[in-house]
Amino acid sequence: MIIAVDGPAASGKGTIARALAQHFGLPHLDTGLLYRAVALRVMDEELDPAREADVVAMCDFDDRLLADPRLRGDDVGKTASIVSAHPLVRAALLQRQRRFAQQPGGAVLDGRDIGTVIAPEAEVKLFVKATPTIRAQRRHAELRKGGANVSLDRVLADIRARDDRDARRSDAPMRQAADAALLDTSFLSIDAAVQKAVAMVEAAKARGGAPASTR
Ligand SMILES: Nc1ncnc2c1ncn2[C@@H]1O[C@H](COP(=O)(O)OP(=O)(O)O)[C@@H](O)[C@H]1O
Ligand SMILES: Nc1ccn([C@@H]2O[C@H](COP(=O)(O)OP(=O)(O)O)[C@@H](O)[C@H]2O)c(=O)n1
Repeated sequence: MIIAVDGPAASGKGTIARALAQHFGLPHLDTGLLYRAVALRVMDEELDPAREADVVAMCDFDDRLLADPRLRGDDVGKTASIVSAHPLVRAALLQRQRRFAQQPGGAVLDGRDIGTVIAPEAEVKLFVKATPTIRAQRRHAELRKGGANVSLDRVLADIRARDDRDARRSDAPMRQAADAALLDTSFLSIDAAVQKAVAMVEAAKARGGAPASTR
């Protein structure tokens, strides 16, 4: 079973995807880390993230980079959303994600285009959302916990800018797949959101297809 979990920054999709992977005994890939890894390399090499050809040359990297704690940084997320708009960058990372999705036994992947581009065949598709203000509060708390000194206003502005870039790019824009169920976590605790997601997957499995939208 392939479970596709998409949604904007700090909506809770990673938390839900990890919990689903554990619950259903499936491997999990946070595809945002791939774009973050490319972004980190671009930053380390002091390249211009707007120059597609230079960024493409950074797309072949070792899996060990995915464990680098610097990938979680705010600036890396911002640069990731710039490099991810380049079609050649998306193409360079496509097969890696497809291979992961299509491994025997299934997998859980979270990102922006899993249900639409990476695994349109997924049996279960969730689109996780929350209001920009609530997402900014979550990301702000996370960044502060990690020692970053950044204001809530700045995090909210960054989240809005990233939403905009991710939704407007021409190649694989962030959007809810037609057959994806919507899960709004704005007013749900982590436990409640995870419980709801598990129930949605169970319902989809019972029906043998993608779940109907619930709120
Ligand atoms: N339903 C929720 N309620 C409160 N905090 C949440 C909820 N879901 C996730 N979080 C917290 O918000 C932050 C971002 O969650 P994460 O799952 O990493 O989001 P995403 O993968 O969509 O960027 C994390 O610190 C996480 O613990
Ligand atoms: N499948 C994906 C995953 C991430 N991305 C890009 O990578 C950036 C970082 O993704 P992420 O999932 O790590 O970001 P957060 O949602 O955790 O903040 C996003 O803003 C997107 O621009 C993408 O284009 N496609």
